[in-house]
This record gives sequence, C-alpha cells and structure tokens, in this order.
Amino acid sequence: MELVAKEMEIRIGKKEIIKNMSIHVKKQQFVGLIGPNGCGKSTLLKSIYKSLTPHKGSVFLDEVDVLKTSEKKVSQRLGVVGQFNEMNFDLTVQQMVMLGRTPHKKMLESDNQEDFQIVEEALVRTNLIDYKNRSFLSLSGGEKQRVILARTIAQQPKFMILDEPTNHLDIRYQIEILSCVKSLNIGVLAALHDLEMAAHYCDYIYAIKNGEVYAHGTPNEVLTSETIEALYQIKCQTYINPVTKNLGFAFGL
Ligand SMILES: Nc1ncnc2c1ncn2[C@@H]1O[C@H](COP(=O)(O)OP(=O)(O)OP(=O)(O)O)[C@@H](O)[C@H]1O
Repeated sequence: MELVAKEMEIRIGKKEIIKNMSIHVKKQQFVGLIGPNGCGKSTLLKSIYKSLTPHKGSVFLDEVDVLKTSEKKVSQRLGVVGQFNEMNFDLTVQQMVMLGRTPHKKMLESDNQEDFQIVEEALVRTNLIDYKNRSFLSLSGGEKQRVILARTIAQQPKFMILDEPTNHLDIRYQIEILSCVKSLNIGVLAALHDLEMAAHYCDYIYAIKNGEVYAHGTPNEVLTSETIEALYQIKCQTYINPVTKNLGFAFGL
C-alpha cells in the first residue's frame, strides 16, 4: 500500500508541533523519519495512525481516507509498533500475539486454526517460539518489543508504522527486527534514531527539524555531514563502515 500524508498541521495547546508537513511512502518502500528529540516524529506518526487528530491535512492509504475511516477498518490494513508497551494485566506471549488477529474478527468470534497458524508463524519470524507460554509481564524490555512486533505481524497489515522500534534492543536484535520488517515487503514508515540503521534499511528518508521537513531523499542524499550537523547541532563526518560497507558516522560536539 502507498501512504500519502498531505499538508499536516498539528498543534498541542498553543504550540505548533507539526507545520505543513507532507510525507509520501510508495508501495513496498521503507521510509525513515529522522531528527532530534522533540522535533515531532512521534506526533506526526500518531496523527497518521489515528491516536491524535491533526488540525489540518489528509492521510490516505491507497484509496482509504484514514482520518475519516473507522479504527477497525484502518487496523485491518495498518499495523503499529510504538515506543511504549506498558500493560497492567498479564497475558502469555501467545495470547498477546493473538490480539493481532482482533481487527479481522467479528465481536466474540473465537480464534480458529488459521489464527493459531498465523500466530505461530509470527512467533517463528521474531524468534519467540520458545517464549510462547511465558507471561508477557515477565519479559525484558527487548523481549516485549519483539512480542509487539510479532503481534503486529500477526495482524497481517499492508502497511506498518514503527516509532523507534529498536528501543530496548541490543544490536543483534536491532538488526533482526529491522531485517524482519524489511522482509515483509510492505510499505513502512519508521522513526529511527540510529543513523547507520537508517542508512542501511531505508529506501528514502525525511529529516525533520522543528516540526518541518528539513531535507528528504535517498540515504546518500540526506545523510550528509552538513545535514546531520544542522539537524543535531553536532560535528559529524561520514565514512564507509568497514564491517557493513555502508554509510557510517563519526560524531563529536
Ligand atoms: N501532550 C503534549 N503536551 C505538550 N507538548 C507535547 C505533547 N506531546 C508532545 N509534545 C511536544 O511536542 C514536541 C514533539 O514531540 P514528539 O514526541 O513528537 O517528538 P519526537 O521527534 O518523537 O521526539 P523523540 O525523538 O524524543 O521521541 C515536543 O516538544 C513535545 O514536548
């Protein structure tokens, strides 16, 4: 699916958080949002997945007018992996992942064989099969994050939004999670802090500063020393990472 968010404006109280921002994610593209803390990445994403209502703008997933469509219909297409995954009641990992099937079900419809199969596959993809019967609340932050990804995969979305999906994850799992999402071959819009990960996984990047698009283009076009210095107010030199053979970054104040 393609995502087109046009001329978005979001105010919280009197503060203008997002100012006339437009984002386009083409079919099967992995698009990154980068930018300093507080620049508006999460706010923009929340308005796209209907957790916050923008003051102006439109969001379309193909022909679906997201802002005017019910949450259930949107979540049959759109999956979200957010930053915080706190819950007050406990479920097993399998039950948590099964919740991903909810948008596809009628009220009180029970889980069928196909649902269990889809959940099993999502657990395998996220390396969680051995955790199936563990209590969700007993998991580490990184393990919880993988369960949330598994739940989103079980939702079988046609488009995915990720808000710093690799928070809490060690380097191996950062790579595994992003590779797993990439292998789904669906449109993805992801807020990412790690620039090397962004360089490696993104087909296209929007750099955000003070609620506006500061630069956009391919990783090579956007992730230049000049742009990074201007975004984060630091010194930066780019190089080719000898291990990944990709763009690498050296930082200093
Ligand atoms: N409910 C709120 N009330 C007041 N200000 C808010 C609220 N939510 C967000 N903001 C402000 O909006 C700005 C953008 O926040 P947002 O969380 O979108 O940034 P971000 O780019 O995702 O940051 P980070 O990288 O730290 O997650 C920040 O200055 C934040 O303090």
